[in-house]
Amino acid sequence: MSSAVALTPSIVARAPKALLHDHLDGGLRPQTIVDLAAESGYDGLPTTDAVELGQWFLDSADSGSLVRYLETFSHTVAVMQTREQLVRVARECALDLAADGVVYAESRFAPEQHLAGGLSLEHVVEAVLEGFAQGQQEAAAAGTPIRVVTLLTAMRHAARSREIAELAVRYRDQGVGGFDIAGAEAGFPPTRHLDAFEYLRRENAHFTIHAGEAFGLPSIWEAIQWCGADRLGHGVRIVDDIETGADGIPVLGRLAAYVRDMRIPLEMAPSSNLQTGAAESIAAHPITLLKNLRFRVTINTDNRLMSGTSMTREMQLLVDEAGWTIEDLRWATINAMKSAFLPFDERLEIIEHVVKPGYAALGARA
Ligand SMILES: O=c1[nH]cnc2c1ncn2[C@@H]1O[C@H](CO)[C@@H](O)[C@H]1O
Ligand SMILES: [Zn+2]
Repeated sequence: MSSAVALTPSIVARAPKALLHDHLDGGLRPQTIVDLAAESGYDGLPTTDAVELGQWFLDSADSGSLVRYLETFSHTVAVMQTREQLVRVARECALDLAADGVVYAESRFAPEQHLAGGLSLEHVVEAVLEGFAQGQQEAAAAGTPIRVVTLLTAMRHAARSREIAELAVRYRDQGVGGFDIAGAEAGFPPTRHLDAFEYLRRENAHFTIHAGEAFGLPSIWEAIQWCGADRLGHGVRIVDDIETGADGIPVLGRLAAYVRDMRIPLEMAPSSNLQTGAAESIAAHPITLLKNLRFRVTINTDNRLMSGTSMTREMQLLVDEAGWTIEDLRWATINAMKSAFLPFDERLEIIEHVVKPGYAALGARA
């Protein structure tokens, strides 16, 4: 269906956005990294010029390998080790997302990576929550209100997932919405962390799992059928279970059918997938096929710094290179809100009072 609305960058910029998959340590402003490195005496940066540093992250993350992509995080994590640093980074994250038109965001990070300065896991979480509270207050005062929820990530190569899951449950009424595992996927299947996932299910808590990014269907299958993930981080390789029949009609295998039937949300991040080699181009990115097949697709940034991106940019790329309409953007935004780790009534409130009126004002058909 073609849309009546011509999607210029200014319209996409104004559209309300919901973001489920954004890493706090993958979204720092280059200037902030430079400042924090100077203040703390971290001398490992490849350059102290903010513009060059932004470009360095982009180039280094563009390797075609998830493992090399992840190496760039050593610099951001290095300058997120004190309470002040964490507050600043979280505050700026909320402000940057709000300025990008994001009205609801889930921001994730791994508390276990922020202990080198002597903070406890609890102190780390509290500093990030404080930064998000400040950022949300300032964004509201500036007329761009945003709701930010924090997800706690455990690193899949490490062995602290049960502890981090307990931390997520402990802070669930103070702004933590759920749990995630991230890091190198090959060799670290989600079932390594079954104990954490079983604990979370017993606690009626929410979690998502990075799966089907650098590794294929077995990882997605384990994440859903063994671990019980509510959502999939990326999940892009689910297309390996979809074949195009002789008549050109896509045929879903049992796992793909299950994911679609159960409305399992896919947290897809097109630019990130190009960098890690999980997809070849925006035009050919599986997100458009999956949208057309009505999977519960959502659009995400993953790491704004490493991909030099924003929600506006990801959406505009899909419009320009894969033919997405404003109705498609509205649909993906409502999908994200329906899939948010937020109580049902609060999700509805944002859908009915923010997302739908926002898209209607831009001329989108309901
Ligand atoms: O796309 C991704 N796939 C897997 N792991 C990731 C991705 N992006 C970031 N991280 C990992 O998650 C940690 C906590 O935020 C980051 O430090 C990074 O190692
Ligand atoms: Zn991610």
